Amino acid sequence: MDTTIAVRGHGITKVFGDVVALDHVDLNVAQGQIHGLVGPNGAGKTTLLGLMLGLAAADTGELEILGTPVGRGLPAPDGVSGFVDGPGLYPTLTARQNLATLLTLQPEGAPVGDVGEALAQVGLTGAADQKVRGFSLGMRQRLGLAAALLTRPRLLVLDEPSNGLDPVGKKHVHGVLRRLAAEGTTVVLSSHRMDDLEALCSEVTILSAGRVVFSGPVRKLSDDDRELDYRLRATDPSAARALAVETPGVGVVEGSDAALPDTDVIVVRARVAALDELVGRIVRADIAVRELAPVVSPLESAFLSLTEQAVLTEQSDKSEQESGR
Ligand SMILES: Nc1ncnc2c1ncn2[C@@H]1O[C@H](COP(=O)(O)OP(=O)(O)OP(=O)(O)O)[C@@H](O)[C@H]1O
Repeated sequence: MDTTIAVRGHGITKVFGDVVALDHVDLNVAQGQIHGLVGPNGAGKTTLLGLMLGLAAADTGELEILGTPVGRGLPAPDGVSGFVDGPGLYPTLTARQNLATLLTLQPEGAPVGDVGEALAQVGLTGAADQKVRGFSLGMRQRLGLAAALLTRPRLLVLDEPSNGLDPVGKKHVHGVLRRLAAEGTTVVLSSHRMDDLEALCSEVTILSAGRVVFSGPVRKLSDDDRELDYRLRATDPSAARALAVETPGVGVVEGSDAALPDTDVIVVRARVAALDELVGRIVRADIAVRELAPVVSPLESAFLSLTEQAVLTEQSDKSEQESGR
């Protein structure tokens, strides 16, 4: 048993009727890591998270949670908490009553936290005595996280925890997750927000149509050899544009949504080396660069190209099968 690995999945397949939700998925999540699951709608993220929470069992393959095999006929994993499809809450009870009720459902001797502390951690102290019925989506998400924290999990599994969060709520949730991970709790979460994943996760797994198309450190997705679009704002936009046009390997993207009309922003497309050259030329021309940032983040760009590629491969596999019939 390797205790440094919190989640180990090998060849996991889950089928619903004729839909293959997970197709031979391999996944390794190290203890104390915040691991992100990302993928288009229907990619299989919720299904995979549900298996980790013991809500369903894989059809084939092996899944080990916190060193213990889980699956059909085996008990739900110990030390795991979280939610998929939104947290389960009692709408007619207050936030505090919801958590107090949860505590009464815990087995004798199970490690539990303090209700007030859990509410404070997610920034809900002020709303503790309000009925959940009147809670916004973001408040429900935060209460769901507080409920998960109360059982002192070693593995926290969260489906779209950033859904509906305002910037303050997001700050609380990110802070809680980072603190938990620093203390050794493993967090696996799904999100459609690339900025959240980049801010939180050391590793991500990208799923497309039930298959893993990438799994590993986020930095491995930043490929200096890939052309990206960058927003560029300089003190002399027309001179900067002229230099961009002249610089080998740099193109100016006309009509990009990222360059709003009547602003000084231009959008250039380049690999990192060519971009460095352009910045050098701009600075040598005594023009100041006020903004230079990718239009989409490296994770978003990699996500888009990997999932598009996976869909194309699937389509060509299908047509090959059909023509071979
Ligand atoms: N209980 C179920 N019965 C039938 N089909 C299901 C069931 N659960 C999931 N599916 C199907 O399995 C596939 C994967 O669904 P899943 O919810 O895991 O995707 P997801 O990546 O979480 O999507 P989203 O980003 O939209 O939440 C989808 O085609 C979905 O329709």
